[in-house]
Amino acid sequence: MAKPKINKPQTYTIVVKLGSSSIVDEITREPRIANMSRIVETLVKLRRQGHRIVIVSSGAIAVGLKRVGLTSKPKKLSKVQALASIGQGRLIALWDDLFTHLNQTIAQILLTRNDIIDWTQFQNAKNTMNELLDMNIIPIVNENDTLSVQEIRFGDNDTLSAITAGMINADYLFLLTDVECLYTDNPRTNPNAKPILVVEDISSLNVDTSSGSGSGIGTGGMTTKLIAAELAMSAGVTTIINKSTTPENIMKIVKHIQSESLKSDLENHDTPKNLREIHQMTELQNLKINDVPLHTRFIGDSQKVKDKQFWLLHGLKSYGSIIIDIGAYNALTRKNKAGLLPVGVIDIEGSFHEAQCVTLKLGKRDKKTGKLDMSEKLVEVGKARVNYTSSEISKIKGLQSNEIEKVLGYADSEYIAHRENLAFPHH
Ligand SMILES: N[C@@H](CCC(=O)OP(=O)(O)O)C(=O)O
Repeated sequence: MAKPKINKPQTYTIVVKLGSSSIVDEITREPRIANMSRIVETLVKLRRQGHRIVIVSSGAIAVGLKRVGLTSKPKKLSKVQALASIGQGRLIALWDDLFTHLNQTIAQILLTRNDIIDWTQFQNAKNTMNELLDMNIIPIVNENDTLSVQEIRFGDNDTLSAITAGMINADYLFLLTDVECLYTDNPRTNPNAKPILVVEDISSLNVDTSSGSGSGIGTGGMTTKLIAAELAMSAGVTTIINKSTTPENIMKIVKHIQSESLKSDLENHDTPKNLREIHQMTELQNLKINDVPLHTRFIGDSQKVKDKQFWLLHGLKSYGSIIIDIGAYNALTRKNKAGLLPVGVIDIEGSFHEAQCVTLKLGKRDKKTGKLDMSEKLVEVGKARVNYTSSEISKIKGLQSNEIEKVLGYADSEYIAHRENLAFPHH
């Protein structure tokens, strides 16, 4: 007799971000060992169920502060970097101790933007993380604060966690913090503040970002969480805000999201505002009936950007801007997209080298002069990696490609940026 087919439960790639205040007590600066232990227990359980788990852990600077007996973060960058190098070792030792009790191997990955500046390097980082996950190891990521000066900083671990989640095509990113979810207003001061449970378009949000506004020891707050959520959503990663003191919620929330009952009309971007409000209420009832903890869920885009485009948009730092006209914008964003030609460039901002990344802005030409119409607002539309320097582009802007050689004395490419090196978040 044929064996009955048993459906294996679905497994996911889950990135869990923990801020400094989840790891270090804000007053005593001692490690929050009980809290970390509960996180460890939960994540090991999830790992054993077959999920692939990555932690993005802050806390190096906070742990370093305690170690040398300082009470507040110094202003001098080199001092902060020194503290991070003291603290990071102890932080990872702490995680390793706790995970070792449950026989779980971890790995440390310290990143700066410099490490992913090159497409091959970005792919290398992704491959390494995937290799570790295939070996059932939990990678623990942090910014390499000791080496990261302003130019190569991610800046906050909310952003780093979103970039990590996008890089490894994670299913879920949990931003664990000091509030259970987003509210329409500060619930501590406004009793009418309502929880925001499902978000499909961050630009339509009207929230008080002071709830969960960052601790005295970290760098992020609710604003950086929203930026990170938007970034992760563009890569198709569903992002969840929840409390770090209840890590057990992760499993309940993942199960809930997967439940059929949640197939909502909200995922349709045209849903009118009043329907969205009704949906928030229905969702609230849903959570109560199913005994699911409150949380805010940002739905990952079903039309996620491709890996290379994600890297261009979020992995690279922008060194200036190129202002393009509407004709160029349409050509660059159509289905069979073109490369950026000098003729579509109205102007540039800043100074940058060849192969650096710049922001693309949409501007308007003055009808008479053909120059930039300064009365029109510029709109950021995408990013590009350029084939020419800013001074070269300022000489060839508005020209036909066959005129490049006459003006510059050489023509390395007919394009300012090749189509492969262009990315638009909404196309
Ligand atoms: N990388 C730094 C933390 C940076 C950061 O974003 O902190 P937090 O706002 O607590 O997540 C550290 O390990 O101290």
